[in-house]
Amino acid sequence: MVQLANPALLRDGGLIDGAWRQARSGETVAVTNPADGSVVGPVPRFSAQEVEQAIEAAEAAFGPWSQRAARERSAILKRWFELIVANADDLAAIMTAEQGKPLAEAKGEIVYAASFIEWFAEEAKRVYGDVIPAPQTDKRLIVLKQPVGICAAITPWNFPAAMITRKAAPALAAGCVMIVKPAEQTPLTALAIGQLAIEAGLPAGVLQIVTGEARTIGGVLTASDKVRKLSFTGSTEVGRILMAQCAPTIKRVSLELGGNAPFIVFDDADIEAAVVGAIASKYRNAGQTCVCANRLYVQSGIYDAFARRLAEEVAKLPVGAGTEKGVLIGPLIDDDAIAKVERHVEDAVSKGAHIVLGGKRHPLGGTFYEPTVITGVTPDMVVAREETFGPVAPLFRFETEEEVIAMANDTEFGLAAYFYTENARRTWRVAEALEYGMVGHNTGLISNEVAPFGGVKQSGIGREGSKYGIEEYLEIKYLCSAVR
Ligand SMILES: NC(=O)c1ccc[n+]([C@@H]2O[C@H](COP(=O)([O-])OP(=O)(O)OC[C@H]3O[C@@H](n4cnc5c(N)ncnc54)[C@H](O)[C@@H]3O)[C@@H](O)[C@H]2O)c1
Ligand SMILES: O=C[C@H](O)CS(=O)(=O)O
Repeated sequence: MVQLANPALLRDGGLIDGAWRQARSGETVAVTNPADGSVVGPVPRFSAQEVEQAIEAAEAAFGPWSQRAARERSAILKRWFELIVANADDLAAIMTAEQGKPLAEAKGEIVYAASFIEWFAEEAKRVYGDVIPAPQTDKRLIVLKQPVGICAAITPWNFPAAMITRKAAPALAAGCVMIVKPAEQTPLTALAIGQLAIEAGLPAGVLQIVTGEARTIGGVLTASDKVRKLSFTGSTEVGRILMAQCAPTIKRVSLELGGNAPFIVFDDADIEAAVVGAIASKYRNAGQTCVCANRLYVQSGIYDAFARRLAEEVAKLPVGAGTEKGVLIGPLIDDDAIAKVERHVEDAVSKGAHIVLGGKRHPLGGTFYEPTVITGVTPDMVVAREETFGPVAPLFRFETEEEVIAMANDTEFGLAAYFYTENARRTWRVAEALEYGMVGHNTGLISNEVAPFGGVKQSGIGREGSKYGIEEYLEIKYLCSAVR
């Protein structure tokens, strides 16, 4: 049982039309702790009909919510932000219990998640249109921006708070209403954030959270012509499916999908800084991060030195349950996740790679995996093409800048990329040549609420956070008025 200062945050119901509800069928889904397999709590398995009821509640809530003054919406969002920050310890405890990440990381995510609400509480008051000089003297041309309407959000398990607020905050700020389907592995964090939204004064139906079977809920939300937008964060595979399901009703879609980030270290890099950046990017959330370094490309001149220093530092990363003090690497989310990591490492070794550190399940058992560094990795190995989503750093060797740019871009993904060099001219060449939505130079951590987060190619459509994030929830209306 999760020990909380505010027990009201641990919900066992879904949030529909401002009320905590159970499924009429009485069916529930158990949420388990990846560290030990224990049950954290049940959540409802809602039926298609109950999801339709949420859409009806959203329809009733949209008019009043969108017609409120932006400053009123802003004030409620600001209160929601303050309540999340005030309850950060409890929210982190719930997140660690259902997702497994170390408590310190969970609290960091709560603060990060709250920052999107604070940011869009302000952006709500700055949704500007345009006045366009008319080509005829008897016309006045105006551009209005209006909320899209009822929005659906489907979110992943790896960042159970931030992936929700990164959507709900701009949506509500713009005057939209939102129905959220959190990942089945991590719904409790979402429900706790929903409880604080109620306490902040969010009206019934503006934010709803439904739990249960993904295909059932997703099927209703994507098929409904009342739902005007879907914002999805998750795998590219599922993103394709949902995008296709939205096509018959021509929904707006925002897609934050899979990644395969290259992390490039040139001969002229600060090796110690590159090691720090590689660890920050690769091993955050036990490597279960969409923007984490998935392929490390190290130039020949420093390859051996970098590999040695990286292994020395990775060996210091404590592995254990997220509730244990000092732990930096928690369990992977489930058996499928650790099986994928094993498959990637075994494939690399079978094709000639060398395990410098780790390379097997941790003695703790369950879904704990040893922080791993492998060298001698080549482009024919699965780690070069698939998102490992685990604490494994595969090191590729390269000779020239042209060669490494070609290898880095040789993927269908285009989310995040990183490179380390102290050379100014090379910085601009490489930053402009990398085919990614986000690029880190001499840093492994790039995510925040003020910058546009998103990918190109098959890593997604649209941007979240920044001044761009609210545009995903606005429609442009052009008004042409004859004044004589
Ligand atoms: N680009 C980003 O910002 C970002 C952020 C986090 C995670 N991700 C990606 O997400 C993936 C890991 O998360 P995941 O395992 O939860 O991804 P996933 O695609 O398996 O699931 C994501 C969400 O989609 C739901 N879902 C799955 N199949 C569905 C269907 N047929 N209909 C409706 N909903 C469905 C799941 O229940 C979950 O809520 C990785 O690929 C990672 O790169 C991307
Ligand atoms: O997994 C992808 C998230 O977007 C991670 S973060 O935004 O970089 O924290």
